[in-house]
Amino acid sequence: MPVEEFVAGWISGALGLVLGHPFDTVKVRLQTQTTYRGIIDCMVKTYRHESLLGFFKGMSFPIASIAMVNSVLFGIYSNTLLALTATSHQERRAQPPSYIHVFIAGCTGGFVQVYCLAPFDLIKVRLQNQTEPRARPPGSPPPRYRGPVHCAVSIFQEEGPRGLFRGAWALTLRDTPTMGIYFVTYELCRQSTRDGQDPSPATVLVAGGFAGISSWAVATPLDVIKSRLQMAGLKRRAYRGVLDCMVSSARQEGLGVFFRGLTINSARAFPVNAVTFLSYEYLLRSWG
Ligand SMILES: CN(C)C(=N)NCCC[C@H](N)C(=O)O
Repeated sequence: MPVEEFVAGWISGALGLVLGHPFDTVKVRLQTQTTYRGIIDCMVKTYRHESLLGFFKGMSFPIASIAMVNSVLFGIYSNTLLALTATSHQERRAQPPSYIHVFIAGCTGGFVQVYCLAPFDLIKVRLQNQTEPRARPPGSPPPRYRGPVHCAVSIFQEEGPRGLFRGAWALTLRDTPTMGIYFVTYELCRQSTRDGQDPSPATVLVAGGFAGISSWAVATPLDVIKSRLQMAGLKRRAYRGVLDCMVSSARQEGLGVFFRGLTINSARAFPVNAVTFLSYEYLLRSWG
């Protein structure tokens, strides 16, 4: 099994992550808290209350973990294509795979990475939702979680081992089809490049950016449900499952709830995935 795709996926995931984390914090807060009037209000309040550092809350942990998940996604995707088409990454430049193969490989990568992603994503979402400023006024209560390890241990103790996988089913439904869409959009946008030639950096940036936007646009409704299920354990609000969370969210807040975070998700998805694909392609090319 070629491993360079896993390494390139890790590095490119880390680069995309740093760029996208501030957007991600605003998105998670908009999806799970009702105190903000919109993106600007959330950004202003976060900045006033927590300074610029507030946007980077919970980032050190995803760099190590979510970047590793990106490595699983790209590694499994590429190796599934190898199994389906018997062509390596280099050979696929001359012989592009069919879209159906790309879709199946993307869905496989999306499905497998969920089980690495679920606990890390849960910890990230819980930490991003802590709105206490770093320099707390004397006498104010400390944040519930002191950091990622404390968060993981607390969830394990308070909600049991299954608690660490809270929201995993919604994550599977979110990521399996949308990763197929992600890679198909990328391949579609690269079509302007002639077979056998490497796409230009501009083509890769645009193709990666659109891959991010199209997949996140489809993923947003289940992303909202996933984040709510992940926070539910903390608030002791019990949803009976994905469907129950969908129905009760829609009943209480209307259908618009499923599109919460769509604008910020798209604004974040373009630069993050443009940089992710550009660094991924560049690394694989420079390794031959
Ligand atoms: C719709 N979904 C879940 C995705 N397209 N995921 C893959 C993109 C990964 C990238 N690090 C990002 O966070 O955008």
